[in-house]
Amino acid sequence: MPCQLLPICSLDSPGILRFNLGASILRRAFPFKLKYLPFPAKPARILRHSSDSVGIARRNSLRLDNSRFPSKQKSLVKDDAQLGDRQFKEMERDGKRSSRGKNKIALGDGKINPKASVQDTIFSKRSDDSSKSLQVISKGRGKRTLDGSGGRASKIFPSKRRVSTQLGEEDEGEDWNSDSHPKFTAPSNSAQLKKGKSVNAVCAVSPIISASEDESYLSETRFEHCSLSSLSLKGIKDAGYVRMTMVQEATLPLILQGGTTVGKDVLAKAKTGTGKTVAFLTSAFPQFYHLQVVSLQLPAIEVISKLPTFDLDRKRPSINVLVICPTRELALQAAAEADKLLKYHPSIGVQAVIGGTRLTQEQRHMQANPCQILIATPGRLKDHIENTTGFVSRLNGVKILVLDEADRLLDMGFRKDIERIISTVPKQRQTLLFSATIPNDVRQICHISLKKDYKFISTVEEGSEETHSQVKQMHLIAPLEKHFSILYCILKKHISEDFDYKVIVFCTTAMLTKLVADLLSKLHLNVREIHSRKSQSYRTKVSEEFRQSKGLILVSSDVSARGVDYPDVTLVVQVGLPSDREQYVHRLGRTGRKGKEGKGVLMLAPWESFFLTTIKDLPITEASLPSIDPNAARQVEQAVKLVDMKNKESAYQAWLGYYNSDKNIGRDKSKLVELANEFSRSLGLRDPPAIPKLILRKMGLHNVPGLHSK
Ligand SMILES: Nc1ncnc2c1ncn2[C@@H]1O[C@H](COP(=O)(O)OP(=O)(O)OP(=O)(O)O)[C@@H](O)[C@H]1O
Repeated sequence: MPCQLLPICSLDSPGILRFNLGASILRRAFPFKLKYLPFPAKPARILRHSSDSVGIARRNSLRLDNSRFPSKQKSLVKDDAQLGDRQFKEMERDGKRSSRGKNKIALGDGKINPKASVQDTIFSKRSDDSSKSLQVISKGRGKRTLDGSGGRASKIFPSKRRVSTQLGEEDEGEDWNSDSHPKFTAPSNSAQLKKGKSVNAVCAVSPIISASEDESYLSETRFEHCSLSSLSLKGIKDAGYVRMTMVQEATLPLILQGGTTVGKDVLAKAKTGTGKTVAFLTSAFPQFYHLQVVSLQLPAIEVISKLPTFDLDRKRPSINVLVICPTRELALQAAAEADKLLKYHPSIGVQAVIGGTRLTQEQRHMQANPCQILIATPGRLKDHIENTTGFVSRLNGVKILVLDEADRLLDMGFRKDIERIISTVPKQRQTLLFSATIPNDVRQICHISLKKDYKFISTVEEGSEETHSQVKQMHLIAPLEKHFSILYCILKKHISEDFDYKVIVFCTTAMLTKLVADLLSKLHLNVREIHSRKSQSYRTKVSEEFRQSKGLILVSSDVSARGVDYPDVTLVVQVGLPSDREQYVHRLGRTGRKGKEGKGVLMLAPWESFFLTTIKDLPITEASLPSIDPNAARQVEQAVKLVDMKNKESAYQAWLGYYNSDKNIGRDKSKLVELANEFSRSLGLRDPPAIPKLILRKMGLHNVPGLHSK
């Protein structure tokens, strides 16, 4: 074995991993021989499509055939980014700030109860039957199920049901397969090996441990123990879910207590990637019993169909379950999950309505395919409330309102829209708020959506962190001018260590995301980008591709920070200041899902290090600064030169806007401009780019020396 090719493992890496890493490299070099070696064959780079996970894409005829060959995939479309107001909107969306206090872990009747244990309170009001299941739960954490499935998602069946979302026609102009786009070229195996070798010694980031899975996120309770209909149970089983996750076990019995009447409101907190989506979707099932009865009462339907034309609106079923998600990707994902679970409820329709698509098209679609479950982003939902005929009367039927990522939705950025939406749904409803982070200020204002006697359920044990212990967290403080080289180093090292790497690099704004993606692809890394400046069809394609791929880096703004369930992400890198503690936790939560291992690196400049105090309770350790290989530094310098000037200008302006809105950094304007100009130098620019006067005025920077205006 050519040991000089093996990556240098950090001291805390178990010996066995060194073998695996070596094996991974050997597999690349000698794939034909490896079948004789006593370790499993290399997993496919592109995971086989599960029919359901691509349900939406399939319905919208988004062909992802070339995603089977990510390294050869073509570059995507031109960004439609324009400077000016849209940039402010992006910053508002992606760079929202809020000052929040530390979380308390609590549970009870809407009051913080630091002493009560989760299970005590959850099950205290249960019937005898439920307390039996409590005993099982308390004993059985982390054990395997009798059938050995361990509750893991296994086979997923194709669904013939309909989740619908419409992609705008204006988006169809992007040709995913067009030859006119420049190609991404992945490094050849041997080249990659060589480059991998060159960065081994310089990066302090230890290797990722291959995908072992901890089952502590699963409870011992099986779905069949819950009072769900046999059809719902069949759907759950087909989705591959056998045992409930801890949050499902904690919330479902409580939420379902109401049966077909209005049940308790619930505010639930559980760590990222632990099955909150299934928890709130399954809670909606009693609504389906009701709907099934209606659909069987054919005479009633007959009567409705004979109503005069002015009454035809009533033919559209009311929306019974309304789920609101902060991002489009998340809404699409929740709709796909609902579709999967409702496989055996053919009369129940699910539809996603999201921004970035044509409203009229969505309206037509809603009319043609009425749904009882609507999953929406707030802005688009408000558009429908204001512009779609009959929509408000359909919302009169809402029995369950779910706010997924509740703290984000109740944050100032969305608060007004949410209040407007809440005012259109009936007061007599059940409201469910779910998130991995519920800061105190959100607890203070959640009464705008919850009834007074709501239950707070937290599966994050008192005194434990909101992040997963199997995710190794590190931070790295380095001068801005070194950030690109260090990022390159970290990525190269990670790629060399883990053949099945799947990395998300989070950047502070959309334009910085674009710049970093551009830079990394010029460095021949296999990169995709996703942010709000991209069209929705592009975002959906990239998101789906990343979900199914391995050996890919997704450079993302905060559109992917919350909720998005990309399986097997091996590393999350956060470049620059996260907007707040919660955003740090959610971004990190894209790795280490479902008990898997993962790693997170937070890269800050020295003047951003104050952020570390907001996460000081998390197990984050300092990584030593890598000494940058001169060759890598040269490559980065060359690549920076190749990045389009327009791109650099937009990134500079976005940078200024983002940090200007940070209350720590934006307070001292002269210092801010100094730092911005340091950033501009890191882009290889001698003079900082000029910014339109109007924008400078909007930022309150029009008279600050050191800025160029145009
Ligand atoms: N009972 C279950 N058994 C096995 N897997 C499950 C179960 N419930 C959900 N999952 C899977 O767990 C993964 C994570 O679920 P989900 O995305 O709902 O997590 P989450 O808690 O909402 O995360 P986030 O806080 O990031 O939004 C998904 O792939 C989902 O299919």
